[in-house]
Amino acid sequence: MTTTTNDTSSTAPTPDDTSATTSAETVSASERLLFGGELAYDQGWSQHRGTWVKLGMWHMAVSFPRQVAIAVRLARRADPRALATVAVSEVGRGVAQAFSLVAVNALLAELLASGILVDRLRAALPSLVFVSVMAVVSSLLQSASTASTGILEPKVQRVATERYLGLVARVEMDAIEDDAFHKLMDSAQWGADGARRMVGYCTAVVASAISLVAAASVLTVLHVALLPLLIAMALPSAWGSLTMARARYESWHRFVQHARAAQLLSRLLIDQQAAGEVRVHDVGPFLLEHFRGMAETSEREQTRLAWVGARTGLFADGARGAATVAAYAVLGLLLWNGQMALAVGGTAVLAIRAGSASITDLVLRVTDIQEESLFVADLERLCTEAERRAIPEGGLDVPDDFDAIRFEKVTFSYQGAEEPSLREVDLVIPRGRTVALVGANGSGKTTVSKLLCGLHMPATGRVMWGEVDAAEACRARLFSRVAMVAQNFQRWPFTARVNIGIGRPGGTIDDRDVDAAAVYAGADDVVAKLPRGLDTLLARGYQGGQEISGGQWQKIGLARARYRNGQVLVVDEPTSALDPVAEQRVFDQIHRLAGTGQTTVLITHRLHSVRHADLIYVLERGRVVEHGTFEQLMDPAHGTGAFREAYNLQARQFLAPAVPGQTRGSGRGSAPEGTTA
Ligand SMILES: Nc1ncnc2c1ncn2[C@@H]1O[C@H](COP(=O)(O)OP(=O)(O)OP(=O)(O)O)[C@@H](O)[C@H]1O
Repeated sequence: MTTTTNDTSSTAPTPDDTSATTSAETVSASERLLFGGELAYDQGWSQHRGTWVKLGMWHMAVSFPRQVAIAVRLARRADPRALATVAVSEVGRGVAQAFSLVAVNALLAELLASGILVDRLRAALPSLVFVSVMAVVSSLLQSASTASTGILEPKVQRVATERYLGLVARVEMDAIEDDAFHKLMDSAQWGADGARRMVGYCTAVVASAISLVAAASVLTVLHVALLPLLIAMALPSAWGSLTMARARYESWHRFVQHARAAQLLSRLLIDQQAAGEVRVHDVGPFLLEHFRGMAETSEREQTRLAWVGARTGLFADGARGAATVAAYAVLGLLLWNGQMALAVGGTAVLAIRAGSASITDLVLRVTDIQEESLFVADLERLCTEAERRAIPEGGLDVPDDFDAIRFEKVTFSYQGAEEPSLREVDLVIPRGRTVALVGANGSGKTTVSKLLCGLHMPATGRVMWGEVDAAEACRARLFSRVAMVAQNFQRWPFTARVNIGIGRPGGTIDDRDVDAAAVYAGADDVVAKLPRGLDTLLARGYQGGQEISGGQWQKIGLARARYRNGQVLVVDEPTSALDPVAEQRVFDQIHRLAGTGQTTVLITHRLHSVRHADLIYVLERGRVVEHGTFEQLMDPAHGTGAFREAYNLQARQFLAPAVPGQTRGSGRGSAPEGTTA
């Protein structure tokens, strides 16, 4: 498929040239076609992408303690006992290893001493027993450490995940609608995983560091020249691991958008909602081609990384091999010159081998921690950002007996939007009345309802609940006053009971209230037809799960808002998917509620249904252009006529003559035109 205006061979990319990439080599032709360019965030933290990658030796040394502290803090919060067991076991294991090396030295000295073999064996026996005991102790401690680390890791992941999810659930809507914040959320999900792995790596680092200290101490005692050689052997591995960690992280951040886009495509291919169009319009092959195009771009990046890894590894191994040869040459020279006894030489070989294994392990694990810590740092950054952008706690109480909610010269723009969505809006919603908001698509009706609910705050102007400015009110109190059925209200993949009862999620769900709310919204019929009534799972793809129609969902959504029993009911397009009978019933219910003191804000395009509203506001491009009762707005002497014209237009559609090509009375039973005798 191509995007052409009048020629199918235009310059728009086709699936065949999806392998083409931009100079940045990250944007595939598919990405350009489908998303208009790199599916990237261009705000906030992504501007500082370059500064995120600070994996240098110095930065590593400086930041390492802080990173370990993060892991330890999380582990302590998750399970302090398991953490203590790991710490004690690893320190014990290192000490056992050091004693073991010293005992090996004594053992070799006894075995290589002059004298009768039996006597030498007898003299060496205590050292042999000691080395064996140390080996057993070391194994036991390792088992304890492995078990505790296994217990600790999932708990750390849970604690980290819970922390960020809890914080994110409390951020302002502005943050949720901010792409940069989304990117941070994407990265942070890896952070929880990283925190889990960091625990294991930290354990390994402690173990390697202690056995390295043991080996280095023994080597220093044996001969002072051996220690620098050990360090020289370690440096190439350190450089190699560091280089690769940095390359992997940079690549990850460059491709995270691309991966998201590819995931989006693969999800669309199996998405239930898209399934019909995927088949009838034959969209499947189109999506698949572009999925392949994007996946191939990622594969090229993986290949590039694999080659960088191979080259780096080869170079590091070569340098390390040269250092090893030098170390053993120096050792040989010392033995040759008689500056070192043979037994000492044997211990030195063991110590060098143990030391270099520890160093390799240490370097690998430290770079692993560095790499993970970059993701954990993303998580920390998200938590900090989520705390900064959290909905403030506390504030003025919202009075029960407010006389009206007033918008006073409210102007509001969405994050990143060039134009305000509301401009100097003045409106009054008297308590206990029904107020309708009408207007063309995009005129700002939903935005008014969001500000009314306290989901957003005005840039200028005020939303007053009685005498209390919403900006100074306790937001939790404000939310508790409102029940809403948003246009795209949530269809929770839970049972019917929970889908209604989640309107008041604080306590246990009261079945009598659920039933009453269902009757109010006409959802009782929907529930009655479900195979397990309120216990039916409203989610396809799960055992016993049931799918219901859009209109049936709308009734469930209304029942939920009714169950919430908020002082102010906000309904945004409550009947768009309902059949005429159900629609009439919903509006009747809403109007009946007005008599019970319920304040209702009704957003709808069905203008005949606002006849009974106490007040109608007509919005146009973010401004209130007129307001009044239905009679006032229909009166040619009143207002701008915007409502009257729209109303008459809708009314005419019902009364309009048959569409061209049809004849009046050509319904069932009447003969088609031209077939009459
Ligand atoms: N989350 C958002 N981020 C940026 N702009 C938005 C967002 N939501 C709405 N807008 C913009 O704000 C303006 C008002 O949108 P709003 O949804 O309030 O209109 P509406 O009158 O409810 O439209 P409709 O009848 O189609 O539901 C539109 O120009 C829309 O594009």
